Amino acid sequence: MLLLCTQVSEGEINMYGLKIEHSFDSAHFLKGYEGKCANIHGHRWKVEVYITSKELIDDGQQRAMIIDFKDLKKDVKNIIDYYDHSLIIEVNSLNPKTKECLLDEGFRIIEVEFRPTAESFSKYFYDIIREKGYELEKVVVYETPNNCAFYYE
Ligand SMILES: Nc1nc2c(c(=O)[nH]1)N=C([C@H](O)[C@H](O)COP(=O)(O)OP(=O)(O)OP(=O)(O)O)CN2
Repeated sequence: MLLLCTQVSEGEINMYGLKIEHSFDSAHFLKGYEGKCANIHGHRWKVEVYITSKELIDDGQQRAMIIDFKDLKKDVKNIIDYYDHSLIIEVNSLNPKTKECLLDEGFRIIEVEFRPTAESFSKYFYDIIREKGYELEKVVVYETPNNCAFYYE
């Protein structure tokens, strides 16, 4: 596949970017938090993914694109949908008996190695999406319509 280079002069970097977003619904709580977020509560988490490229594809179906939106959306959806309609808990943050009871009831629990804040999720998704080969500007995670955290390098 040929790439069209858009870097025009030394020191000057011209970048293209794409942004897509996808949402998932899940419950969580913050262990050790003093306030309402210590309680199990739900969010519609919105994840915004910003990718960048110095170049565009220069032939075929994706000519003049970084990547087809549909392909990027598919990859991001595959990563994020795993968390949809689950209870996300930090490892060891629930009494084992409570966890067992919830599992016995058939509830879907996903354990994560981090405190499930918007900040942690933004880095978590950033790392996974980058592992897929994307050049990322940042990943933004909205916990509520008004509050978001982001991660970039
Ligand atoms: N920096 C962060 N602060 C908080 C996070 C977080 O992920 N990063 N998370 C929470 C809670 O999970 C909470 O659900 C969201 O916070 P908050 O804005 O207080 O919730 P509301 O939208 O319900 O706030 P109201 O303005 O009271 O409606 C806490 N902080």
